[in-house]
Amino acid sequence: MNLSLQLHLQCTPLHILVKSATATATATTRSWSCYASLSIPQPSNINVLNGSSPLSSERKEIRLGLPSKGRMSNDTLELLKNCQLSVKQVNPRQYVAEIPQLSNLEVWFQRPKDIVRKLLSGDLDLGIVGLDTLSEYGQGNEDLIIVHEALEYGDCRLSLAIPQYGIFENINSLEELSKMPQWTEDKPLRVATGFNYLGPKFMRENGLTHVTFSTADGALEAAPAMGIADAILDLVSSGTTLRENNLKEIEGGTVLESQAVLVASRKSMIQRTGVLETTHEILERLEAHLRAIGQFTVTANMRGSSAEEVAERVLSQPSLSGLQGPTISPVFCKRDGKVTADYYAIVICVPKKALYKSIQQLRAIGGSGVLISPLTYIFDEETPRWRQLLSELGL
Ligand SMILES: Nc1ncnc2c1ncn2[C@@H]1O[C@H](COP(=O)(O)OP(=O)(O)OP(=O)(O)O)[C@@H](O)[C@H]1O
Ligand SMILES: O=P(O)(O)OC[C@H]1O[C@H](OP(=O)(O)OP(=O)(O)O)[C@H](O)[C@@H]1O
Ligand SMILES: [Mg+2]
Repeated sequence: MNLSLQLHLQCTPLHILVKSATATATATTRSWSCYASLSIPQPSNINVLNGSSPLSSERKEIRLGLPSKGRMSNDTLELLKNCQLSVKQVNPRQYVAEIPQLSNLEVWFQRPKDIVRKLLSGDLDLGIVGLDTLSEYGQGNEDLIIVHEALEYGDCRLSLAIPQYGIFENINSLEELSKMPQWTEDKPLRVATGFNYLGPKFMRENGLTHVTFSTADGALEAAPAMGIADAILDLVSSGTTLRENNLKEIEGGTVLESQAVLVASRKSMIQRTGVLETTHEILERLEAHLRAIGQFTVTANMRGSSAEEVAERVLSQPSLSGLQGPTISPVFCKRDGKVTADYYAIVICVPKKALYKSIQQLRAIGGSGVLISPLTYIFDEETPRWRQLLSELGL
């Protein structure tokens, strides 16, 4: 059992964080692995809170929650590093760290579901988690605001899957599944899932009434073969785990598409000093980086009589218009004692996917000496997401 003791002011109760498996007798929470906060000493008056100690609102530091382990952890640190927001962690077993670029910010490493819970309880201000986790544990709470909805990693979908064999052999859609005569009040469709909020909600919204759910923390794909469930509702990425366990997805059975998102507490952004400014800076850096990684800078030389004439040739090609149009500068050389500009250097940004097409078009209009370099950031005047966030906050 993991115990961490926080002794507060004399008149306030002692707060103990305890893995909730040990607290199930008193807990009214649905969660089977949450950290609950118990107030003692009166054993007859034990409160299970889903979060914060009363002192947390007095803190001055801004707190960002990052996944402490699992598949999101490394990619999150890598993304921040690429945004020049490297996380400085003294050692991997320490759960607190800092981002020297952002003053007054503490990074706390937590399990993704605990990041969502702690945002809700006010113990964290910002966090990075998968949309699936946010939706499951946030349960549509209005305090949670998605600041950036597409951090471009952790891609997966939450899907219903059924066996490829037996009575399911010819079932390929949610509609067909729901119409199977096998499911009755006495013998409902048994679904194994770790998504105990989203699962029932999805089934209700799709009119499946004769359904029961069982839960497990992992390896759900084994449940149908073990005879524990008829179907599973779990995350799918490559589809390999489903295939290897003779399961299949069905049409209409996708609950949500997920990737990593930046989420913030509305209350924190409005009430806590500096949270909104820090959110702005993180958002700007993320957006500028993510916009840049899809693009290359292309430089080429081109013979021409004037910058305008070269510009006309460049703009005649569909893949060469750049972000706002080409930058064209004269390349000066000395001929017969006179400085002239027969050549022009053009600089454009090109989507990575369109690189080869762009080079072909450059050659077709007389481009030579083509140089390709990666882009680090593209900062626009103002990010649309920032404007959207301010309007969401009523600012
Ligand atoms: N197969 C996958 N491919 C891509 N992303 C995934 C995949 N599975 C999960 N994810 C994303 O990564 C997040 C973290 O998943 P991870 O497996 O690390 O932790 P977990 O399963 O939620 O927790 P646990 O430590 O209990 O296994 C998920 O919430 C989801 O957003
Ligand atoms: O479609 P795929 O690429 O095969 O990925 C899907 C699997 O990945 C996740 O499990 P994870 O590896 O996180 O193991 P877990 O069950 O212990 O969480 C998810 O729960 C699926 O089982
Ligand atoms: Mg997992």
